[in-house]
Amino acid sequence: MTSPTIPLNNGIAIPQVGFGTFQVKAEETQRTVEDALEAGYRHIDTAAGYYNEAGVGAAVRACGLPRDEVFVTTKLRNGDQGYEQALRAFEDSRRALGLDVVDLYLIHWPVPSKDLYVETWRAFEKLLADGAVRAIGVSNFLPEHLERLLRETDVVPAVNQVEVHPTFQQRATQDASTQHGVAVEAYSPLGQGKDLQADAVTSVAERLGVTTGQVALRWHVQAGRIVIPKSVTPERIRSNLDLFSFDLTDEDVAAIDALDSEERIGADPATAAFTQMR
Ligand SMILES: NC(=O)C1=CN([C@@H]2O[C@H](COP(=O)(O)OP(=O)(O)OC[C@H]3O[C@@H](n4cnc5c(N)ncnc54)[C@H](OP(=O)(O)O)[C@@H]3O)[C@@H](O)[C@H]2O)C=CC1
Ligand SMILES: O=C[C@H](O)[C@@H](O)[C@@H](O)[C@H](O)C(=O)O
Repeated sequence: MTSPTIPLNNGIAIPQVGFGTFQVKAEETQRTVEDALEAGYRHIDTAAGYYNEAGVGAAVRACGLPRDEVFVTTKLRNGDQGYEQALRAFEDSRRALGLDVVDLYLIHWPVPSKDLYVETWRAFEKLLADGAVRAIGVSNFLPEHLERLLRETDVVPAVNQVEVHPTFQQRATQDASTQHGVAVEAYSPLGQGKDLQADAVTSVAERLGVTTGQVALRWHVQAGRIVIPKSVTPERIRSNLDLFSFDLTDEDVAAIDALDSEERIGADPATAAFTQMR
């Protein structure tokens, strides 16, 4: 089982279902990512701030797959924003991963109070021009952050990786992204497991004979979003990728859409302090 790819705005193909590694312990990362690659994932999401890039890179290098068959994303830590600092931090990530080229590099949070994300983006544009990364994007960008970047810089982000799950759908942020050709990548796509008990999810899972996780992830996939579920449980790792042999009906989708309570799990990007994700 592998995931279909979707084209980003610069033509690079990204597997729609990727594997998340936030809170995967450094010493467990290589094995967990090897399990994910073995199960068929071809897209791994990490970040400098997860302190597990070394394990991700080791798994990608050891798995025996050609390098161009695995899509690797990492992210710039908040404390490394600024032009020169971002370029240095990128080299640290590249070294930790042990990979020559990173497929997608993201600004992890806008941190508007520091006002460095435009300058940081200029460094990202250089990395792209130099061929060190195949695509650049942002994460946790609200419409105002995205719109400022679009006004003041040259390269349109390929991706905006934001919190989206049944109880927190961020429709304004999704719309602002897609309207400008920026792909929406849903993080915490299962609501960290908390959204899976809702009747709208359990009833569909029962009817289709699939897991509640598969229902939530299929809801994202049918809406065209990229998803990066995380699990350290082998059976969940496998089933979270097995999303392409069943469909939700329009009624199923409408019932899950109706679960939006606009309550975040993570920090609010408008106010997240600079100390977040040091
Ligand atoms: N850019 C950003 O700021 C952020 C990015 N991310 C990225 O998104 C990824 C995913 O988000 P994350 O916050 O980890 O949350 P997820 O929504 O992916 O949920 C992960 C949790 O759900 C459990 N789980 C996984 N699959 C199932 C299933 N099928 N049924 C029931 N429970 C399940 C996991 O448990 P177990 O592991 O024990 O199986 C884990 O506790 C991250 O790993 C990271 O890569 C996340 C947060 C912020
Ligand atoms: O990617 C992961 C997220 O950004 C997460 O690391 C942060 O929201 C963190 O919990 C924080 O408090 O800063």
